[in-house]
Amino acid sequence: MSSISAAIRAENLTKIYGSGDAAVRAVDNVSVAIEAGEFTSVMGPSGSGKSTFLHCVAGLDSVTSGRVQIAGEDITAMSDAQLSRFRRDRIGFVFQAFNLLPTMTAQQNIVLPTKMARKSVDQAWFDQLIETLGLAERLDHRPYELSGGQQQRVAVARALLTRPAVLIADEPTGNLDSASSAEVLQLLRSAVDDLDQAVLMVTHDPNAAGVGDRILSMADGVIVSDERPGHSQGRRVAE
Ligand SMILES: Nc1ncnc2c1ncn2[C@@H]1O[C@H](COP(=O)(O)OP(=O)(O)OP(=O)(O)O)[C@@H](O)[C@H]1O
Repeated sequence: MSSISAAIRAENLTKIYGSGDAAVRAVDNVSVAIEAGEFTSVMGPSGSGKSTFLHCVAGLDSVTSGRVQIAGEDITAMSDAQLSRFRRDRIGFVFQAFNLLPTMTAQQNIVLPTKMARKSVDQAWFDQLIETLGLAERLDHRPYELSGGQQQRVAVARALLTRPAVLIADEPTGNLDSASSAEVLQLLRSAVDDLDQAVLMVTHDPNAAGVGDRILSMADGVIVSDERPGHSQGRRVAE
C-alpha cells in the first residue's frame, strides 16, 4: 500500500450521528487504502455503515474525526467551496437512481458536468467512452427513450468523462434487471481494466461484488473482512 498510488485513503475515519444516548457510531475508526486501478466493493448488512462510509469518503458527508485523502489530497481539511469543486473535478458518482436530466439528450447529460466546470470536452476521450459503453446509437435520445441499463450507462459515461480520480457507485445495479446489471458491472470492470479508473461500489449483491477485485465487508461501522476473491491471499481483518 504505497501512499503515492492510493486513490482513496481513510485514516481513523469515524462518523457519529446524534449525541448522548442517541449517538450512533455509523463508521467506527476505519482505516483503509484503496489503490488506483482497482475495483473495490463494500458489502455488509443493512445499517452496517456502508453508505455512511461511502458518503464520507466521497465528501458528501462530513466526518466526526479522522481523515480522508483522495489522490493524495486531504478532503477533510477542505472548505465547503473547495470540497464541492474537488468533488466536481475529481470524483465521479453513479447512484441507484440514474439522476439524468429528463429534458436533455444522453449526449447533453454526459457532457453536463464538464460544461459546468467550464472545461472543454476532450473529444477523443468522449469517443472512447461512448465506444466502450456502447452508446453511439443513443446519444440523441432522452432518458425516457432509453432502458434502465442504457440510462445507467449514460450515467457511467457522465461520471467518467471528467477523468475522476475515483468513481463512487452506490448500489448502481439496484434498479436494474439481471441482464442490465451484468452489462453495467462489465462497464465498471472495463473502466478499471481499460481506462485505469479506481471504482468503489456499495452493493448488497454478492454477484455484483464478485465482479470486482476486492470486497470490504462492514459490520457495526467497522471493516470486518478485506478479501480479494481472485487471489489466495484474502485475509480477515483483526480489529
Ligand atoms: N442521517 C442519519 N442520522 C442518524 N443516523 C443515521 C443517519 N444515517 C445513517 N444513520 C445510522 O447509521 C448507521 C449506518 O447507516 P448506513 O446507512 O451507513 O448503513 P448501510 O450499511 O448503508 O445500510 P443499508 O444497506 O440499509 O443502506 C445506521 O444505524 C443508521 O441508522
